[in-house]
Amino acid sequence: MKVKLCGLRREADIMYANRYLPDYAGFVFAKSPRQVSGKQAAALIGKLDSRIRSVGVFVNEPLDSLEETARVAGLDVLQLHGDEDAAYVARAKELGYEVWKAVRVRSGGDIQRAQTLGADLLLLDSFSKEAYGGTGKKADWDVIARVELTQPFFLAGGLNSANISEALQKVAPLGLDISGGIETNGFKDEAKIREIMGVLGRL
Ligand SMILES: O=C(O)c1ccccc1N[C@@H]1O[C@H](COP(=O)(O)O)[C@@H](O)[C@H]1O
Repeated sequence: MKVKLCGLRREADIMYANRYLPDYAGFVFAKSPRQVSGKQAAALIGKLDSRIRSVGVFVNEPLDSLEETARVAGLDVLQLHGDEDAAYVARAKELGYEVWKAVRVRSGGDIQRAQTLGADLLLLDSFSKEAYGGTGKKADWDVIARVELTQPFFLAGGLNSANISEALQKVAPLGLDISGGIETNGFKDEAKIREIMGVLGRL
């Protein structure tokens, strides 16, 4: 099971990542309490263990600024978490990055449509009217389980150490993406990261 820890923004968060070695570390460039700039991300990624791949989270970012931020920060993967279409995904791939497309799942049709966008991987998240992501709200695992997915996907949305085992009984993702579930009072919490990695047998 692959693991992405998302929303890293402090040196302490990088220390935790280097200690527990998730496969991916996520940096949020969209408007969010977790938002970092390209330069801040570059400094953090510079301290990240080289075995961990860096993922940039973007929401409807103009392509030129996507390119600039990805270059400055030194990202490996672009996670598109907004309303980006197939043409946008194609342009992002032309920049030479692996591209993930987030789907805010309301129905099986949302997932089917996302499978036509040409992304390398889908990230299935919960739907919220208030925000594009990072809401801590659980995705509808029953809807996801009913869809025949032909593409690799990560499960996201409100995952924590108490619910990931149930999630994995219902859905069979390639990986899990966790942000709010490893925070206390808005900051990454080492004990929660350790607990999740323990449940996943990664200690
Ligand atoms: O984390 C954010 O603030 C964020 C903002 C805008 C778009 C996506 C964001 N994060 C992504 O949201 C999901 C789920 O997060 P959570 O575990 O429910 O808190 C995850 O894919 C993050 O990468």
